Parts: sequence; C-alpha cells; structure tokens
Amino acid sequence: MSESTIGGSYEECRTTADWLLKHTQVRPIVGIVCGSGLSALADMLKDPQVFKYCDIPNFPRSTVRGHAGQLVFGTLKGKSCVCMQGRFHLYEGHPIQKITLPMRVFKLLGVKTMLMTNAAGGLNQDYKVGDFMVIKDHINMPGFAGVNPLSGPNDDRFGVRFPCMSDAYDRELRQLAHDVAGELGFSDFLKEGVYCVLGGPSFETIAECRMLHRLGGDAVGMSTVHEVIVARHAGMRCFAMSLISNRAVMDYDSRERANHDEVLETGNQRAKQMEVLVSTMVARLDDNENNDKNNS
Ligand SMILES: O=P(O)(O)O[C@@H]1C[C@H](O)[C@@H](CO)O1
Ligand SMILES: Nc1nc2[nH]cnc2c(=O)[nH]1
Repeated sequence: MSESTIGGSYEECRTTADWLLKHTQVRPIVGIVCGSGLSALADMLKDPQVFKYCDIPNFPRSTVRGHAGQLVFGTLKGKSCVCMQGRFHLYEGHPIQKITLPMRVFKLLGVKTMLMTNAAGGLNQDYKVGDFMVIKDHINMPGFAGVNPLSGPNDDRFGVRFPCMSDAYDRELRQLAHDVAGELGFSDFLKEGVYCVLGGPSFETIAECRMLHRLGGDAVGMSTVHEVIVARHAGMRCFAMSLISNRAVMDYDSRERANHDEVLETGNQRAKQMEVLVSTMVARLDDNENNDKNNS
C-alpha cells in the first residue's frame, strides 16, 4: 500500500486543510482533542462552527460511544481554537496514519499548541478514580512492535525523519496546569505521571497491569500518544492530561472490572472541572510563547 492510500500524506492533509479554510473564517492557533466522556469541553467554544467528520474530506468516522465525531471551530477565552469532539483509535481499524491525520491538518491550519485529554486506567496505587494526571512522558507499546504513525516515507514538509521525543510534553504547559490547578483548588487531585498506550480495545489483564506498572506506567490508555508523536514531529507543542476514569485491576482477589460505562460516568462527573482547568490554561497561553518549537 502506498503512503497516500494509508493516509496522512501532505497532499491529503493539504486538501482537508484547504477545504476547512474555505468553510470557516476561524484561524485556530490552539487545537484541542477531547477524550472519552470529555466532549463537553467543545461546548465552551464561542460562536461555534461545527463540521461532522463524515462531511470533512479524508476524515475517518468516529465509532466510539462518548466521541461525538465532529470538529468544532470557535473562540475559547479569546483564543481561536479547533476542537476534536471525539478522536480516532487504533482498535477502530483505522490505519495509524489516518488516526493522526487531524494533527497534520491542524498544523496546516496554523495551530501552534495542542491540548489533549483522555480517559485512562490508574496503575499508580496512589491515584484515585476522578484524579487528573498531567502526562509528563509516555510508553508507546505499539511502537515497540513497529506501529508508529511516522512509519513510511518521511515528508520533510512536516518534520524530520528522526524526531526527538524526550521533550514531547511541554514543560511550561505542564507547569501552567499545576499553577492553574493551584488557583482553582484542584491541586489535591492533579497528579503528574507516565501514560502507557496499548492498542485496545480489550482492557488489560491483571498480569499486564502489573507489568505496565513495573515498567513505570502510572496510567494506561488507548490513545493520545500517536497524536503527540505526529504533532511533535510537525513542531507543535503538546500538553496532554488523563482523567483517571477507573483503577487498573492488579489484584487477583479484586471484584473490580474495567468497563466503558464507568469510563464515561467518571467523565461526566469530572467534565466541569476538566473544562475549567483546560479553558483557564487556554486563557493563559502566552501568544508570544505560542511559537513553533520545531525539532529540526
Ligand atoms: O479517547 P480516550 O483515550 O479518552 O478513550 C479511552 C480509551 C478507549 O477508547 C475508551 C475505553 O473506555 O476510553
Ligand atoms: N487501556 C485502557 N484504556 C482505558 N481507558 C480508560 N480506562 C482504561 C483502562 O483501564 N485501560
């Protein structure tokens, strides 16, 4: 299969970006991705302009409950934003380059900063359901098996062949999250840790959770990392935060069972606080610091 049939080629992304630029006046500098059950964040955008994924050229369809499947343009706290109300996952059957196509489209739209959220299982025993975890680093398990969104020919118009990932999660944005959480009285439930991505859709076994915890993972999920890799490759700065929607089961005597209903329910309960935290961060983004951090 050629790269253009897999997805994410420059030409394909350009077509999508040009279509969007023709259909909206908004010129976003901030991109937001809403995780499972966290879509309400997009409802905060003023003067929203909504495009269903099925109407956008080259966009895949959202198939997961809790992911509305639309792109919302608008203004959040005075900043022009584009928000994915629902993301794509490997387990939906999309090629990994298709899952991450929106990041390249956002880059071509002029986005400088990406803010991503997700729902994740808590591996760290100190974490409680409902905690927020600022992602400081990731473990890309599919990447170990060669499943990486940058596989295939590199297009220098997006970024370099071998992008560095040791600064994937922007230090200043992480600090901003802690500062804002302090002001909002959220510090008690704002943690910082390592997010481990798996392909899904099956949740982990007890042995897998134990292994991931020993490997250094604080939370486990099925998204975000692929988006971050592509966004960083293209020079956008990234911030990502997990809602600990359930505890990863690590004890053979436990009666707990991971399930998507609990994930969505925790999202519902914490949506408001997530919205306040993220929107206050957006308000504080310094336009001058919103420069390309290209890793070339
Ligand atoms: O898009 P995110 O990572 O928030 O979604 C998580 C992972 C699975 O898609 C789903 C499992 O409940 O939630
Ligand atoms: N892999 C994985 N993804 C999740 N998303 C929300 N909770 C979980 C979980 O426990 N495991």
